[in-house]
Amino acid sequence: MDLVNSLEGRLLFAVPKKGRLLSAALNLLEGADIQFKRENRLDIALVKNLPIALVFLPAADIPTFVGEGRVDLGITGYDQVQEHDAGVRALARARRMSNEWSADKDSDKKPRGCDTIMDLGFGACKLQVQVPAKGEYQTGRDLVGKNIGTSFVHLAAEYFARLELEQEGIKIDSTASYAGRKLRTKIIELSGSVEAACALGVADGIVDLVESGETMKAAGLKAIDTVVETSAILIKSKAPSNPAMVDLIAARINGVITAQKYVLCQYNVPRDRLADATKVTPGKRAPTVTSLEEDGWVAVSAMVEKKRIAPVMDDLAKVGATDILVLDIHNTRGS
Ligand SMILES: Nc1ncnc2c1ncn2[C@@H]1O[C@H](COP(=O)(O)OP(=O)(O)OP(=O)(O)O)[C@@H](O)[C@H]1O
Ligand SMILES: O=P(O)(O)OC[C@H]1O[C@H](OP(=O)(O)OP(=O)(O)O)[C@H](O)[C@@H]1O
Repeated sequence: MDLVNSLEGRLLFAVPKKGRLLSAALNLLEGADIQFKRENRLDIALVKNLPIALVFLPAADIPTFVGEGRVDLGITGYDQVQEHDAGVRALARARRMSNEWSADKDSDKKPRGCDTIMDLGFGACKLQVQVPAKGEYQTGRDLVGKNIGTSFVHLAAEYFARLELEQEGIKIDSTASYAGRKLRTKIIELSGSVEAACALGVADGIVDLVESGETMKAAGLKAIDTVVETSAILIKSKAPSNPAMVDLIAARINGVITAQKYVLCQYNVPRDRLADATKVTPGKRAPTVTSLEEDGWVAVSAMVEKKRIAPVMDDLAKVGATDILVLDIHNTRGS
């Protein structure tokens, strides 16, 4: 099959090809009924039931492909988008400094960058500054002028540029002004296993992702500051090839996420306690109330956030609700 030619007319959707975001991203695609078969070792898969092609890329590269408008939609970490944007700021500054760039000369007039459509509710972690737990460093400022190991070189550089400027008594509000500055702090680019850098004497501190904190603890490190809080997001290019298809995919994915986040709570309650009960379960928009065959009673159903369901059931019982049922929601639309 001539794969490249069969991409014609298809919306391109980038998905992480490996790593922490892969399985949750694939679950989302399944929930959104995006059907595909990925051939062994091929990073492009045609979707069978929609005019879409999936492109499997490293999470770190997805903001570049989407930002340059080569791919219409993408799933990646917010941290990766921030790192990409910081890289673009640094490059712009370097070009301004060397006078080799002017907006007119270099721009192909295409809008650049990506827009966030929605948070996907998985892949939550923090990009943190970490130092040896038993060492002398207590704050980010203590690391100014030292060696820092990281895969997030541009975000780390902006973080230390801000601290260096503050130490010099210069306070600047815009991140663009930190980007691409010459630093006293040495940022060492590492592509993985960053936590090993301190123990092996490559770095005095690191900037890396922390979720449970297990990796950090095992490496004898502690966090002293947070650079970015992140989770997986759905992004789109500034000028997608098929905006209606982008909206359709976004609506389907939103339906799956909402279904994962909420349960449906149903119960019976005496009509004179209805006001108290619906205060407990106001629903997403409003609860559905139907009358029961038995006089003086109504049945209520309302969506409730999964994480709140146990106390909600306790409170419903307290206001006199009975036959309280909790049902999983398989999918939703328009919510
Ligand atoms: N421990 C974690 N918990 C939750 N999300 C994470 C975690 N580590 C990474 N992520 C998210 O997943 C994204 C991809 O990280 P991951 O380490 O899986 O990348 P990768 O593509 O396998 O790259 P690498 O080869 O550098 O490990 C990160 O940018 C972040 O948004
Ligand atoms: O706080 P924790 O739950 O321990 O997770 C944090 C670790 O997860 C990520 O790495 P990953 O395991 O994906 O491998 P990598 O080091 O090769 O990127 C991240 O870079 C940390 O090392």
